[in-house]
Amino acid sequence: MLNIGIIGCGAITEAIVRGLAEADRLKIRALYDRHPQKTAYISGLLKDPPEIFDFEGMIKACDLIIEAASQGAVREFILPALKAGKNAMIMSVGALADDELLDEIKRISEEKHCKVYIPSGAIAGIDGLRAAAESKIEKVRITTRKPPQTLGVEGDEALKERVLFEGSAREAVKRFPANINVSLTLSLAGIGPDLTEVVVIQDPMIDRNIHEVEIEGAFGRMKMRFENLPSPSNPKTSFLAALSAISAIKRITEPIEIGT
Ligand SMILES: NC(=O)C1=CN([C@@H]2O[C@H](COP(=O)(O)OP(=O)(O)OC[C@H]3O[C@@H](n4cnc5c(N)ncnc54)[C@H](O)[C@@H]3O)[C@@H](O)[C@H]2O)C=CC1
Ligand SMILES: O=C([O-])CC(=O)C(=O)O
Repeated sequence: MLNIGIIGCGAITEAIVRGLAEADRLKIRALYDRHPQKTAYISGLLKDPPEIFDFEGMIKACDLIIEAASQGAVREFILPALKAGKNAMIMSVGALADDELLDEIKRISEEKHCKVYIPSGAIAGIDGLRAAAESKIEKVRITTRKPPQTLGVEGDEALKERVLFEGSAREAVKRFPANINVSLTLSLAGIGPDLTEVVVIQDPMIDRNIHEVEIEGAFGRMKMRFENLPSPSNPKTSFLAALSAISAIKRITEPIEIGT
């Protein structure tokens, strides 16, 4: 039985809780959010609600700590979880643009024999990118289009299509901490946050989060396009990101592992 604790009770956690309702071999034992009403809401969705709502209790009772909160929560909770010898899953991957934090996570995981899982999130094709990275990669680029409001643009400024950002993944996740975590996932699987190119476009004509990923290297060329429906309670977050977390959790507990 995998005992799970989740930090952050927002859109992704709501989907996780609903998606794992019938899953065997695992149990959501603890939830924590800085807003107790959010914790209460998610807890209320569970048939067998957890009894633990604080991080200390979570660390004691759980084998896997899932961060689905914010970049800050990665340092605040994932480091202590790993120090306590627990496995972890990170959704706010942008936090790992901080080399010092990433090195610390790697060092502690190795020391404590823990594993850190990073789901593919709102995109796919990470398997192909990882394979391609076994040889030379010349280019990884993600072009993301989202409705202006999800990128914090309101009023007249929101009426037209506009490139808001063009630069490295390292800079992109600082500028948009809750919108382009996927660029850091690509960076970790590929050529790093300084060489991974990001373009962010506000597009008033769309109601989906669109990601286009282009990869070129010794293997040839890959092009992928995702037209993701938003999560019902957080339009910034694609529903696919939550589904990816559910699938990654099930993969840990299921006896047969499919795909690389
Ligand atoms: N890896 C990926 O592909 C994707 C990652 N994300 C990221 O995953 C994270 C969760 O996403 P959503 O569920 O949509 O967010 P959300 O905004 O719906 O929910 C986040 C919850 O975490 C809580 N929270 C934030 N910081 C906290 C802290 N330090 N301590 C305790 N509680 C805290 C908030 O109160 C909120 O209830 C976000 O950082 C988001 O940017 C989102 C989409 C795709
Ligand atoms: O959900 C998405 O489409 C992408 C996203 O917000 C992120 O990577 O942070």
